[in-house]
Amino acid sequence: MDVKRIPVTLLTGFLGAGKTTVLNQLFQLPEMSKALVIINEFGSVGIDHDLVTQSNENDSVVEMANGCLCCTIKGDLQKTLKEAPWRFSREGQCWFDRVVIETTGLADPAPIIHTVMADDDLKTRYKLANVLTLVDAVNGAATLDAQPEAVKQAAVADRLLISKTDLADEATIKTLSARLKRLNPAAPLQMLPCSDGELASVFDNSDFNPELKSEDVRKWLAEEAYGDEGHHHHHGHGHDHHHHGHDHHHDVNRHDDRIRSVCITLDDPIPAEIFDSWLEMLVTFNGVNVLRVKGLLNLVELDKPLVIHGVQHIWHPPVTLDDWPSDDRRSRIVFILRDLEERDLRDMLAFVTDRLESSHIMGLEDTAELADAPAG
Ligand SMILES: Nc1nc2c(ncn2[C@@H]2O[C@H](COP(=O)(O)OP(=O)(O)OP(=O)(O)O)[C@@H](O)[C@H]2O)c(=O)[nH]1
Repeated sequence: MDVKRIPVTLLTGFLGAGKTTVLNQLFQLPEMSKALVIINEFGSVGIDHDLVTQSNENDSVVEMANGCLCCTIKGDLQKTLKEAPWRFSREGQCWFDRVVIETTGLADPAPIIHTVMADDDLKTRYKLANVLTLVDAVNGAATLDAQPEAVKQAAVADRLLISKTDLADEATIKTLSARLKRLNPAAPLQMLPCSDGELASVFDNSDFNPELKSEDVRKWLAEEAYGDEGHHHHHGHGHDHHHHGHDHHHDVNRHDDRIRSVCITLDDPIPAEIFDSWLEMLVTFNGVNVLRVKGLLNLVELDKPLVIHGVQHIWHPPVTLDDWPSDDRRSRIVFILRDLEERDLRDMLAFVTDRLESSHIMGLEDTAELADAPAG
């Protein structure tokens, strides 16, 4: 019977840990040639879809935006998986033999695991094969201290992938590895970056088995089952439980409501100087509240799109793409922020734009003085 069940891999890890990067590498493997990939983004406008470079058919990536699979759109995941064999069929046939779900960085994995394993319809068609969790070598320790969802992500993993080992020193990697071993002794550790061959081993596990997990993990999963029976359950780490929009009345928002996603779309190309000053101002005044920035930029100075990534205090080198992923040539920048709103970002952008434009009109070059900037 298992032969007919489609294996589902859950790819999780905190914001910016490298999930999309690993997904792009996984696409190079033969095991992924017939994989349906479901990407979940926290905000209403996602750009991951555009950043996934697929080696297989273009319609193999499904985007689920504007909510988190673990809470507000948990019901949508059930629906998507149930309908997938015919909704994404090719010539009337279900073509995929594997599903990979990339969660948002803020996702609590327990309800997603429970959804795949416990729903009567889903469990006859799919089986949860494995959970892969990325932990960023640079930010990992601080993230585990501050974010309970990151601890859960690491604890449920069948395999832990430590990313960005090229950016961290040996002692940091060793300490983080030891911490992860304590949190999840059974999960093998894989250092990233690694070769395609080494990465292929992530598909070795073929059956997620809660019985082999720690007592905490079994408890979290049991809480999900209890919650499904209509009982109230509390997660006890500041997650806010309020009912969301009418479409999702059955689901709840589990996230700290101080954290939000803001997407700024700019219709016209932006001068690099303005963009840089804007980000510099945001980071100078509000750095600790900027959890993640990712953007596809249309800069005045470049005739190609530029991808930027900020992960907490780390700015990864920007990458120029050969071409725009779609006809949409607007700059789109997604921010995951704590205690900041779209208005704050727009105020800062207006401020730096005014400031730089007037200094150019006056022929001044020195624009560094931002001391009287609006507080974010
Ligand atoms: N140097 C280095 N950079 C990496 C590595 N893995 C990912 N990155 C960079 O980290 C940044 C974020 O990577 P993503 O793959 O977008 O991370 P993500 O987990 O998908 O991000 P979210 O979906 O926003 O949570 C990008 O600039 C990547 O190039 C790594 O192993 N080494």
